[in-house]
Amino acid sequence: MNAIECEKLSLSVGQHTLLDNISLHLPAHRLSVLLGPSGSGKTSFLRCLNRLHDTVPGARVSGRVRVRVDTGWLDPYAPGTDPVALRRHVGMVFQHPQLLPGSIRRNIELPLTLVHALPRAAVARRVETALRDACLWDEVHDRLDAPASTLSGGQQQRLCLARALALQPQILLLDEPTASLDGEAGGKLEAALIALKAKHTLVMVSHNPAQAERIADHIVRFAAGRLAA
Ligand SMILES: Nc1ncnc2c1ncn2[C@@H]1O[C@H](COP(=O)(O)OP(=O)(O)OP(=O)(O)O)[C@@H](O)[C@H]1O
Repeated sequence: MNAIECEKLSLSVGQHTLLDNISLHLPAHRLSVLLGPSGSGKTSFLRCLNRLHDTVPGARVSGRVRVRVDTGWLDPYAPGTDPVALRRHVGMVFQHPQLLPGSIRRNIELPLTLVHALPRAAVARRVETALRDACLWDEVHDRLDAPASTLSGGQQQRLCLARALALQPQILLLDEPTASLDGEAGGKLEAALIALKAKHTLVMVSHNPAQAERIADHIVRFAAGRLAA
């Protein structure tokens, strides 16, 4: 079963073509890794899936995209699609950890309480589940009210993963999430991602062919804004 289907997807910004005629299907509950040289369009492709180009002046997306969410197929670019609702189904973890001010707990609770009106006990359960799924619970459960900025880089990246997971997205996009981590921290994040396939479809950008070989179920190669032959 597929979770993402693109037909002839192209992206331009002003006169520049960033993606040219991308047609691909990505399987549900698998880890797909997008590989390719710098500037080949991996991040641009990822950002098309949850409409992060909406605020880029001059950006134009054409072709067909659909993502499978809990209610069925959703066209991110259909006139009736609310991008905020889309991003609840299609979450994202960026290359560098982007923490919210405040505690570890608050980093997960804040987006959750903005999106869902959940009772306190349910919020606490979601925080714990998200931290467990991000393989961070054991390291932080006794200091949830400590500033998130006191975490190591690898822990901060797993906190960002937990924050995305707390919203229970069906699809999770990851833009080089291990790029700034050392081997041990990167390994912990990779372990978390592999376990997450049971609950989510994962699409990850990587620069690292060895990493792709190690963890990917499916590899998509980009070259100069196109799929590599
Ligand atoms: N807003 C923009 N306007 C014009 N060109 C852009 C814009 N954003 C990205 N680009 C260009 O599009 C091309 C693809 O960029 P993209 O970030 O998708 O590549 P990438 O494969 O993810 O690269 P990297 O591995 O270095 O992150 C690059 O040449 C980049 O300079």
